[in-house]
Amino acid sequence: MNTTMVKLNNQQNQTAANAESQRKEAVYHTKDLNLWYGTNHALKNINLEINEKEVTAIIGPSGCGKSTYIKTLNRMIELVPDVKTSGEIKYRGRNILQKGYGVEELRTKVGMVFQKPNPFPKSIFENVAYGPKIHGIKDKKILNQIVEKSLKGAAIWDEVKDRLNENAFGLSGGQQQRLCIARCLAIEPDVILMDEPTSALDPISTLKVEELVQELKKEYSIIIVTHNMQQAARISDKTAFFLNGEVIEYSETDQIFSNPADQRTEDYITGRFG
Ligand SMILES: Nc1ncnc2c1ncn2[C@@H]1O[C@H](COP(=O)(O)OP(=O)(O)OP(=O)(O)O)[C@@H](O)[C@H]1O
Repeated sequence: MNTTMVKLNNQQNQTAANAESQRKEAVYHTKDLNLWYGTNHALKNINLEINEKEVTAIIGPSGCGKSTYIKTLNRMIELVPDVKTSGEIKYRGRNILQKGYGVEELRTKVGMVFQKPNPFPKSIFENVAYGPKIHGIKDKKILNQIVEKSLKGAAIWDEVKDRLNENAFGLSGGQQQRLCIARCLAIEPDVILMDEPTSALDPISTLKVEELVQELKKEYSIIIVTHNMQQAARISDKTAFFLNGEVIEYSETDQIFSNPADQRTEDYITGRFG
């Protein structure tokens, strides 16, 4: 296939996935997004529509812009000095990159789970109650309810219900990650961003987090960066393949893994590079 045909195919493919998305409610609509770290052009003309109540996987080789992209979705990217962006990211219809958009409000709607579990050096209870307390909830009974509901939602309640006052660092890595997911649920987010959430976990903890993601998508929109292609194939509805800061292909996950439109996607998912 020559370059023009590949480009056309990519456009058709992105358009097809975006058209499919239009039938559902979009949670994010990224339009012509470009991002530079100084002079490094890290994201190039990203156009992606992401649906609510689905799992969207972002895959691609190291350094292709996956983490950068999901960090734009809650504007965490602003913490890096000398970052410039152009284009639009609409969250629920409003451009979050526009001056005056309230980032605090955005972060109450968009939670994030990182590669390494990062509980606070506090009790299990306080880890989960922290966000609601910051948002002004002081009533102990309500806090108890939120903590129980969030820990149940993150499928860790049974393992910790008798040790809520113990330090979170006493939990295993997999439990700490589910605690971090519970901490995220406690603020009742709309979207959960996950940046390689299982890469530091053993296979059994990984499976638990994957099962949890499947459960959570009934209520939340989940965007997950993963290096693990089997994981993307197992748990996501749509997959975006990034390469050198571009979206090469964005489609239904089944389509991407069974019949990719672009040779580069095929090469990546069959392990020829990356
Ligand atoms: N804080 C930063 N400052 C400057 N450049 C950065 C920064 N973070 C990332 N980059 C650059 O932006 C590009 C994309 O990086 P990014 O971390 O988004 O890729 P990635 O696909 O998530 O990689 P990995 O899979 O290795 O985590 C790379 O060229 C990287 O060197």
